[in-house]
Amino acid sequence: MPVNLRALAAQSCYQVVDLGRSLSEVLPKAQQQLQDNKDQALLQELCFGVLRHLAQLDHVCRQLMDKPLVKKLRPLQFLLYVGIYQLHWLRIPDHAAISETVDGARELKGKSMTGLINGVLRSVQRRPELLQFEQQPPAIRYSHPGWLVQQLQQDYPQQWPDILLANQQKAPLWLRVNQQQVAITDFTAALSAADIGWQQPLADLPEAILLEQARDITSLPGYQQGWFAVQDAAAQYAAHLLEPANGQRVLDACCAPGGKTSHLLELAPSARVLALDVDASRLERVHANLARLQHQAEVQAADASEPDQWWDGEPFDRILLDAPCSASGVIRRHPDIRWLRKASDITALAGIQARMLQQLWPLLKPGGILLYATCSVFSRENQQQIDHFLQQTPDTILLPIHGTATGWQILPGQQQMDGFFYAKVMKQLEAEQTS
Ligand SMILES: C[S@@+](CC[C@H](N)C(=O)[O-])C[C@H]1O[C@@H](n2cnc3c(N)ncnc32)[C@H](O)[C@@H]1O
Repeated sequence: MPVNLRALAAQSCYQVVDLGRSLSEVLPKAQQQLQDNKDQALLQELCFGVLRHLAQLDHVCRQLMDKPLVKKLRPLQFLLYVGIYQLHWLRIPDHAAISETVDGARELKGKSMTGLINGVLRSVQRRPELLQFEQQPPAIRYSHPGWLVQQLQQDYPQQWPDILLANQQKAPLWLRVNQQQVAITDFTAALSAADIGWQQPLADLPEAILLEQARDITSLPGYQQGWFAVQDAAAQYAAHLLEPANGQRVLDACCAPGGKTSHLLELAPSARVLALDVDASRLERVHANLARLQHQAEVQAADASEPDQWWDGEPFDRILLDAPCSASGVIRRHPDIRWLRKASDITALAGIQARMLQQLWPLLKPGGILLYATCSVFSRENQQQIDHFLQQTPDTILLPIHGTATGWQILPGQQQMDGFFYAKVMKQLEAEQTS
């Protein structure tokens, strides 16, 4: 029996929003039910689109229905969102979008709802004014939960609308050239020869290549040979800021899936890297990435905040703490994050991050550098976290990044990058401590 793509999209979004599953877990399973690559891509487009515009889609439905569908009918509410998303944001002809969506209702055991769904979609088609959001409150206008809007307003009194708008854009595909395997110019020449448009927009990060169009990365030149990794440019600053050198002992405390571990080894191939992650299942991807990119590191499943359980007593020259965080800087890449996170998560995460900083600091050599990184935009996980750590810890020196005397906050969309935060902290030499 052919699978109805709209019904699959509705089920997937329902599982994310109502059941709290992550889209990166739900979507691949749903895609497996479709044979055709184009159908798989359309399913992704529908899921991303509905999650990105959920508050707006809900606002449209509220104007046309007395109350939302509940209980067993919940997936059909998401089917309505899928239908409206297609009508307003995609170039699928209206008649096809409506008939496919109504057919999807039968698959979701909603045969008795086909009339309602047809009626709502036809009203949307006839009344484009229902989809005007400019006069709505920010939570609807930018389609984010209210708590997240408020947090951004508090942290960024000027820039919050730009951040919310950037979160609504599609994220570009950035690559990092593995210069241990190929010269940057040879890689870009191979891209051009394959008629793949690319740019190299960041002067201080020449290995960061921006593709003009997203595509299947396994079909790009040199994938099997490990010529490149997929990594947003904001994340590519980490390894440079840490300044690893050959022979140094480097700790990558939260390494999975290994994006920054491999970059560290591209800059310092004979650094002795210990890469930890508490989630053993995520380490499979670390091993696979290191193998494809042809790097070597010691990889271990361990809790970074419990060094007693894994540290052998030899101090580290460099520590990268790419801490677990709200991921509020990568919402454009993962539109489900905004609905999965809750305000209370930020307090819990800030506590975990503070403990990790505190536990890992004694493992750093005097004169060594710890780089604290998050893909968050919230000050409580970033600048406030670091300010608190510096106040509490006497032997710290905050090193400037790009001339700033504080941490470095990259906002989403800035130079086409994800939102990221870095703080670079050096441990004082013993002589400095006693003087
Ligand atoms: C932001 S991701 C790391 C991304 C990675 N550095 C990269 O560049 O590919 C955070 C990671 O921290 C891990 N993590 C969470 N708590 C941890 C802990 N207590 N000890 C070690 N790893 C932890 C998570 O499993 C997750 O893989």
